[in-house]
Amino acid sequence: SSDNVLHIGGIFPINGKGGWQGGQACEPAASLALEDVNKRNDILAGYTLQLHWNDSECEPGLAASVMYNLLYNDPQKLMLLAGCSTVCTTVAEAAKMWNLVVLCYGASSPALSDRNRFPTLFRTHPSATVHNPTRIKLMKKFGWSRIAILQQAEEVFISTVEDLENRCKEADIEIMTRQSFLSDPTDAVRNLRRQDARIIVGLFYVVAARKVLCEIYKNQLYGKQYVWFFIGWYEDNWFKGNFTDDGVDCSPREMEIAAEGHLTTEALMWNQNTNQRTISGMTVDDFRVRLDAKLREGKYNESLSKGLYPVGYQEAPLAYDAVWAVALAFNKTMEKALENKRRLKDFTYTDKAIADDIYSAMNSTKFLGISGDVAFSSYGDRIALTQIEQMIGQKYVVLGYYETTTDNLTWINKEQWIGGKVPQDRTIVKRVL
Ligand SMILES: CC1(C)CO[C@@H](CC(=O)O)CN1
Repeated sequence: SSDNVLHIGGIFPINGKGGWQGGQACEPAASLALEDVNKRNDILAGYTLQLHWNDSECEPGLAASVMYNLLYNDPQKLMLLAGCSTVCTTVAEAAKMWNLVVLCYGASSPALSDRNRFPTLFRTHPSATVHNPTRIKLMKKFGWSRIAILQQAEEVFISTVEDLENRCKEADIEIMTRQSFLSDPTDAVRNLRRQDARIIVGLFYVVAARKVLCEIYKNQLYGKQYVWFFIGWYEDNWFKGNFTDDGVDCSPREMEIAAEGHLTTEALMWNQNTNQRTISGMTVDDFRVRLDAKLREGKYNESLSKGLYPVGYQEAPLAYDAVWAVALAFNKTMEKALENKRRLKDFTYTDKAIADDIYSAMNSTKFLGISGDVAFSSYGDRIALTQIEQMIGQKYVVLGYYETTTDNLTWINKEQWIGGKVPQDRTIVKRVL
C-alpha cells in the first residue's frame, strides 16, 4: 500500500556542459542500490524506498528549482541525494530549512566541510583535501621540506591549497613559492623555473594539466632534479595524443618526456579488495558486471563497447553506497522512532525530532560498501583511503596506499627516480673544507 513507501529526492547531473555530468553513471548505480535494498527483508522490513529524481545539469540554479519541485509536490520526501559541488552547496545550504539531511555522492569541494553553513550535509565523495595528508606523508618519507605549489584559480583548488598550507606549517614544510593561473600557466611555470623550485604540487583540471605539462617541457622542469605531484583522477592516458587545438604546442613525445616520473594521489572510490563481499553481498567485481549491464540497458551500449565509460563511472560506487547509507540510517531511525511511539513515515519538514534522529543515524554510519568502508567525519566528510601512483615508462604504477585516520602508509617500494636517487628539494652546496 502507498503508506508503506519511504520517499527520497535525488538530483543528478546528467546533461549540460559545465562541471561534472557524473549522474550519467551515478543515477544507474543508485537505481541498482534501490533494487538491492528493497529486495532485503532485514532492512526497512515492510517498507519500500522510492527515489524521485531529476536532472540538475550540474547547474545550481536548475538544481534549486528541481529541489523545490521535489519538496513542494507530494509525496513528502525524507532526504535528498545530490551530486556536483556547486549543486550540493546550494541544496545543502537550503535543505536545513526543511530539516532534510542531504547526502552528496559527487562533491569534492573543501568548502562543504562547514557545519555552520551545511549542518545536515553528509558526503560519500571525499573532499579534495583528502590528498593533502598523503602529500605531506610522501614529503616526510622522501625528506622534502621545501616545496612549491602551482594551482589553477578555481575555488576547489584555492581551498585545497589553504588546507595544504596549514598542514605544511604543522609539518615544518616550507612553501617557497605559490604560483597560480587562470587558464594559461606559461608565466606561472616560468616563475617556478626562476625560483629553482624542485618539488612541486600541481592542482588543476585536466585541460590545464596538459598545458602545464607542455610548459614543464619547454622550461625543462623535468628529469632527475624534479618531482611533480599531479591529481590522480584524470583518465589514465590524459596527456597522450595531439592537443594542438587546445593551445598545447608540444609533441606527444615531448609530453611523455615531461610526464615521466610524476607522482599522483587520489581517493579510492572502488574497494581495493575486489573479491571481498560487501554489505549488499556483492563484490566489487559483481558490482562492475551489474553496472555495465545496467548502462548497456540505457544509452551507453555503443560507447561501452568502444571502451568509453560515461562520466561518473569512477564515482558510481559512491552513489550506490549513498543509497545504502540512506536505507541503513532510516532503518536505525525507525527502530528508535518505534521506541518513542513515533513513525519515520510521519516525518514532516517541520519535525525537528525525527530530523535529529535521521541525522544521528547518518552520523554513526559504518558499513563496508562497494567504495570501501563508509563512514563520515564530524563535518560529514567521507573518510577515505588514498592511493599513490607514479608514471613509469608511460604507465601508472601503484606505489602505495595511505589511510589518513590511522597514519598508516602501505608502501610497495616500486618507485623509480630518473637519476637513480631521490631528487633533492634544493641545490645542495657541498662545503669544501
Ligand atoms: C573526482 C571528481 C572528478 C572531482 O569532482 C567531483 C565533482 C564536484 O566536486 O563537483 C566528482 N569527482
